[in-house]
Amino acid sequence: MLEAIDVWKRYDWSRGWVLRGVNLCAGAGGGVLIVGPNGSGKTTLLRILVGLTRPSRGRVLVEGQPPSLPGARRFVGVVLHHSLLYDELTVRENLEYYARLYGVEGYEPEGDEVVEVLGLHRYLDTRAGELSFGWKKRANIARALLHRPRALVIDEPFTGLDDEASESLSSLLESLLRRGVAVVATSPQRGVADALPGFRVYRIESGRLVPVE
Ligand SMILES: Nc1ncnc2c1ncn2[C@@H]1O[C@H](COP(=O)(O)OP(=O)(O)OP(=O)(O)O)[C@@H](O)[C@H]1O
Repeated sequence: MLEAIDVWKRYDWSRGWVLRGVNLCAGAGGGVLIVGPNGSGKTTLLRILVGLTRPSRGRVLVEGQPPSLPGARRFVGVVLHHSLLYDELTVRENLEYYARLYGVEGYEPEGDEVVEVLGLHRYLDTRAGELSFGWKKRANIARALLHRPRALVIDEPFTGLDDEASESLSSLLESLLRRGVAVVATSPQRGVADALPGFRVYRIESGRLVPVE
């Protein structure tokens, strides 16, 4: 479960609030989609949710713990805009590296369902630095899910993916919800909600979350 409790954020005193009293809860199997225009604070909220940015006020809890605790990070898979893959390593080496980092025993990319669903098999032996944007994104999604986190936080899941990959990702996210994983996603485009049935949709308006019916 991911919770934001009365979260406020401003980056510096000379500028206004980016977030103003955001409350959000994504429980087991709950999907939340946050939509809003560029610069409205979506990424800021996600970064706060996973402990990469400090809120100015309020707090967040990951499975009931502050996200800064090392144990809490293990519960969450994170896909933000920048890649967390090592460009010099192949996709396989990257995935195996992260599996070791997370203490996942017996991990094999060939047996990884996410690798399969996203069609990454054919790129397992390609260096991450040689991948196109969309393929690198798919590899980052596999990287974020290989330790079977209880929650996935994903910024603009469909940006840069082709139609086929978007459909695969959409089914993958649905199946994560069915398995009890909490998913928080964002998009600058409200139409993305159509690809995410079962997600509660909010828009960010002046730093506040407003439910979209
Ligand atoms: N590290 C930072 N330092 C200062 N200001 C920041 C920082 N990160 C974001 N901001 C500001 O906070 C506001 C919200 O940015 P954020 O990236 O969260 O929006 P967003 O909705 O994710 O935008 P986009 O759709 O373009 O990705 C913007 O005004 C941005 O300039």
